[in-house]
Amino acid sequence: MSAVIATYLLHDEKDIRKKAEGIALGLTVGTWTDLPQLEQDQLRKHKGEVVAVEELEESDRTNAYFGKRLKRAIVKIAYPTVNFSADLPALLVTTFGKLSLDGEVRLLDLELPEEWKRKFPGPRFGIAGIREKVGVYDRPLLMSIFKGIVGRDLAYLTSELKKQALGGVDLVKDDEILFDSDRLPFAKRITEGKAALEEVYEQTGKRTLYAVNLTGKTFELKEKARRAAELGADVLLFNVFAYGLDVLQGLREDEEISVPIMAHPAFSGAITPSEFYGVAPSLLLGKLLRLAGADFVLFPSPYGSVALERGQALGIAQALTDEQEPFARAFPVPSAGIHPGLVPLLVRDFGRDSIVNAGGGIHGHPDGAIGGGKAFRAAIDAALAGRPLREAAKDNEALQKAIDRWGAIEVEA
Ligand SMILES: CSCCC(=O)C(=O)COP(=O)(O)O
Ligand SMILES: [Mg+2]
Repeated sequence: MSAVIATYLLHDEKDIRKKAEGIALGLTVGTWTDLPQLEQDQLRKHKGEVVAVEELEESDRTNAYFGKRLKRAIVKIAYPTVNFSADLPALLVTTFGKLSLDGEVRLLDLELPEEWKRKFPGPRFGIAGIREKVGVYDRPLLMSIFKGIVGRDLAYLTSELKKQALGGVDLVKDDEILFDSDRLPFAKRITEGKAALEEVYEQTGKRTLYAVNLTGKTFELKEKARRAAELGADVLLFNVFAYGLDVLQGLREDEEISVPIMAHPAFSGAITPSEFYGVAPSLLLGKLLRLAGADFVLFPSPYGSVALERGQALGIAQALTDEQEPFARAFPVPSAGIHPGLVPLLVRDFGRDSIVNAGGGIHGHPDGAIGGGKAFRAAIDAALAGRPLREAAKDNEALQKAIDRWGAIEVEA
């Protein structure tokens, strides 16, 4: 029987196996034992099955009314794929729809059958395709978040874009909070941004891509993204959790939108952080975003200003790059509060196939965005060579200035 296996963490004061059986039944055939034999036989292939219950140590927490310590268990339930259509809304509603509202239940993972995975697109370009576009194959990429642009105009956009590119970054992305305005219209950001970056390319021979924020009402997005593709947009930034995973998949699958998609984690913090509820980050920001077609995924790094626990951040990166999956690998982009002094930690944890991404750490450099980019590039080279940053800074003024401002954390060779 083809089935999706969902893994949950359950907390309950009652018998957890019984609760799991109730979930398996309630989210599939609804009832079972009281039906006549004929109906039972008919329903058998649709019934969810509890396939594992691993009891954990009881929680220190107690039930608010009865004062009993809560039991905890990891539970696996198999849901027959015959019950639902091959799309993300059906998958989520079956495995964690009503259940997400039903007490202390956290969805940790979804294992899909191989033939079912093939019904999803995965990234169109992935790490290999993006590397070809920027012509960089041997190091983590460097991306700058375009800060200080809200309320400005196109002249400012193009001059600041050039500075970021001159610092040596591989990509510049809009901040997720940049929406279309009369002074910074979407189409003009693409065309004038592209022209500015072309000028830098002619001067330096270095390609920089610009990720423009695709925003607006859901049912207008496809047309807007098609227009962006026609205008030659390099990358589309997308606040996927404000819209839904299936909207991302719809953009990815549209043949007229053959543009890499960068998923921003805005709003995912409403779903992932609790120990008891919601969805594990490795599933939501890792496995599901890759399945739906994100080429890049931003998430909080373990080290910056919006830190995610290290194991969880590594879990996201693993899900995005796991070679066992039949999809192109997506770029992990650990972000928020990143400065050059953190690069050795990022390179140790996320490796070459990742993107170092910074806003304040680029623009807040004493020499501005050009100095910021240079400092990061020097830090990346040093980290890859296993050279301490403070030593590398002796040959690189921009890196020295960044370390003087923010410090540096070295890692053991
Ligand atoms: C929480 S991951 C997304 C980070 C982000 O959107 C951002 O703007 C980070 O900016 P910073 O100046 O902290 O690099
Ligand atoms: Mg941002």
